[in-house]
Amino acid sequence: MIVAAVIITAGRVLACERSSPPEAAGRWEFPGGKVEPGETERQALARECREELGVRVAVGDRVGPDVPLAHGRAVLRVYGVELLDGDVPEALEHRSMRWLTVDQLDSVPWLPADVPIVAALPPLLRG
Ligand SMILES: Nc1nc2c([nH]c(=O)n2[C@H]2C[C@H](O)[C@@H](COP(=O)(O)OP(=O)(O)OP(=O)(O)O)O2)c(=O)[nH]1
Repeated sequence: MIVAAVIITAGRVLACERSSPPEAAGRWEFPGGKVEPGETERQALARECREELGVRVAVGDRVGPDVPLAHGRAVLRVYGVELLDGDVPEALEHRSMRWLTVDQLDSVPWLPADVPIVAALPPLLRG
């Protein structure tokens, strides 16, 4: 299971540019990663947000569908995440990041699996 975070602040969603592996570098995604043994999905997502962005978060509700990855050997599951205590994300492991408005959602080359997640965002971004 791969979990990832949709973080929305003031009508913009955080998009992150991968730096590796070479075939995914330059593609955009939501921060997240693999659920490790013994972790819940929400714990894993909070850990990944701390590691990748340096922020504390509260993990909320699911966003979009489960998306099969890697020929069905993994699943991408996305949650809405709220930043705690005014923490501000930094690109600690990504090449860059951007806060996208609803009109900018198609302005970055998303990883293919993220396309159905991105399609679920306009109502959330319009509040
Ligand atoms: N984090 C994340 N991964 C995604 C997204 N969409 C998508 O297809 N993936 C894929 C890319 C990778 O094959 C896999 C997640 O790998 P990762 O490298 O982020 O996970 P990780 O931090 O646990 O990996 P590792 O380097 O510790 O092995 O899921 C997404 O929106 N966010």
